[in-house]
Amino acid sequence: MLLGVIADDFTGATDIAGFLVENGMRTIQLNGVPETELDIEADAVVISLKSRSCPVDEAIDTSVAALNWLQQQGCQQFYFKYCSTFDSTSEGNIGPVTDALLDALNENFTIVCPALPVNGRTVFNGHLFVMGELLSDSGMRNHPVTPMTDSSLVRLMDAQSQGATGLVNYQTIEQGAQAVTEQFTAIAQEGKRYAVVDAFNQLHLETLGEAAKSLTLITGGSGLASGIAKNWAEHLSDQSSAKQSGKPQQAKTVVLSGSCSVMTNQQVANYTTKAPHLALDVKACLEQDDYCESVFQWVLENLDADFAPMVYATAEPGVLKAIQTQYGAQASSHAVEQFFSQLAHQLKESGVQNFIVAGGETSGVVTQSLGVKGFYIGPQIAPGVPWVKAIDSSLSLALKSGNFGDVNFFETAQGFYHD
Ligand SMILES: Nc1ncnc2c1ncn2[C@@H]1O[C@H](COP(=O)(O)OP(=O)(O)O)[C@@H](O)[C@H]1O
Ligand SMILES: O=C(O)[C@@H](O)C(=O)COP(=O)(O)O
Repeated sequence: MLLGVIADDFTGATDIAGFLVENGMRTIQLNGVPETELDIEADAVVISLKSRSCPVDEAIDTSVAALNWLQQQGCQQFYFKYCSTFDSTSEGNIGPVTDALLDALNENFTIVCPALPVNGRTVFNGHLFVMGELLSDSGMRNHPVTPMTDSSLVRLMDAQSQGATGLVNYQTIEQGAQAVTEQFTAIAQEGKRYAVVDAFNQLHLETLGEAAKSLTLITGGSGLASGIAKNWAEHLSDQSSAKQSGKPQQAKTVVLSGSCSVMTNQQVANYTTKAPHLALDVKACLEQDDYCESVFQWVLENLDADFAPMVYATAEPGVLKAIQTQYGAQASSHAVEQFFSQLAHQLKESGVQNFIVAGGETSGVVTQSLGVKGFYIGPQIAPGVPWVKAIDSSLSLALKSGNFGDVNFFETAQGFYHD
C-alpha cells in the first residue's frame, strides 16, 4: 500500500477515491478504522470518518487512529482530505487534526490545498472562491452545520491551529515545482507549520503534486489527488478491474436528499418534475414516532416508477432558517439525520439495493445504518461523485456532496446500471 487517505466525511472520501482511481491507483474505501484484520489488495486506501463537525477531541482521536492503522498497512504518504469549501465549525477541526497528524508523524510542515477547479473551487492569493464568488459570499455562508463566513485560508488556519501559516501564491506556482519546493523550505525555516497554496487550474495542481512528492503529510480537497497519484505512477499495476468491480447493477433504487446546498436545491427541484417525491416534515420527524413508517410505506408504493422515488429534507435558506429558529439547528439536523438513518435501514431490509444520497453528513449516517464496511470505487457520475459498491454486500451507493453534480444528477446516476 502506498497512499493512506483520512477523509473527514463520506462524500469527501468517495470524492478523493474517485480521483485516485481515475488516475490509475487501485483504491479501496473503508468506513471508519477497521477493527479486524483485512486482506486488502490496493495502492491507496481511503478511510472515511465523520469528523468534520464532531467535537474536536473526537475528530483528533479518530483521525490519529486512522493514521496508525494506515501506517501499520505500510502506507508511505498520508493525505488528510477535507472539504473543498474548507467546511469547519467556528472552533474548527481542520487545524487541530492537522496538528495532531503532524505530531504523530513527527513532521513539522504540511500544505493546505482545498482547490478543486473542475468543480469551481479556486484559491487566489490565499482566498477561497466557489464558482467565482468568495467563499463567504457563496451559498456556504448559509450551511446548516458549518456556515463559512471568512474566505481567507491563512486566517482560518491561523485561528484553528497551534502553529503559524504561510502562503505560496500563484506567481511562485507558475515558476514550477522546484520554485514551489524551495518556497516550502523557506516557509518552514520561518518556523511556520503550514503553507496555504494557490491553485486555480489543473496545471497549478499538477505542479503542486510534483512539489509535494516528498511531504509525508498532505492536507487538502480532492483536487490535488491527481497530482499525487502521478507521483506513484511507476509503482502502479493495471487497475481497470478495480473500477469494474464498483459498477452498480439494475436494482430497486431510492434517492435520499438531506443536503440544503444550493446545487442540491436545484437538483431536487428538477427531479420533482420527473419522479415521485416526498418532502420531509421536520416537525413530524421530531415529534411523531410512526412518521418514518409512513414514509417507508410511501417509498415501497413508488419503487416501480420510471425514476426512483425521492425523499428529501432539502430546503431553501429561508425555510431552513425558520425550521432552525423553531426547533434549534442541532436538534432539527439531528432529527433529520436519524430519520434518514432509520429509513435507509428499513429500505435495505425490504430489498432496495441502490441508494443515491445527497449530503456529506447525510451520507455518513446512511452508510453507517446500512452497515457497509467498505467500497470498491466505480465510474464517476460527475467530477467527485463515483458510484461505489459495497465490498461485503450487493449494495451500491452514490454519495453526493451537497454542491456537486449538475441539475440532472439524480437522473444521470440511474443511467449507469448494467444487468
Ligand atoms: N429541512 C431541514 N431542517 C433542518 N436540518 C436539515 C434540513 N435538511 C437538512 N438538514 C441537515 O443539514 C445538514 C446538511 O449537511 P450535509 O448532509 O453534509 O449536506 P451538504 O453536503 O450539503 O453539506 C444535515 O445535518 C441535515 O440533517
Ligand atoms: O471537497 C468537497 O467539496 C467534497 O469532497 C466534500 O467534502 C463535500 O462535503 P459535503 O458538501 O458535506 O457533501
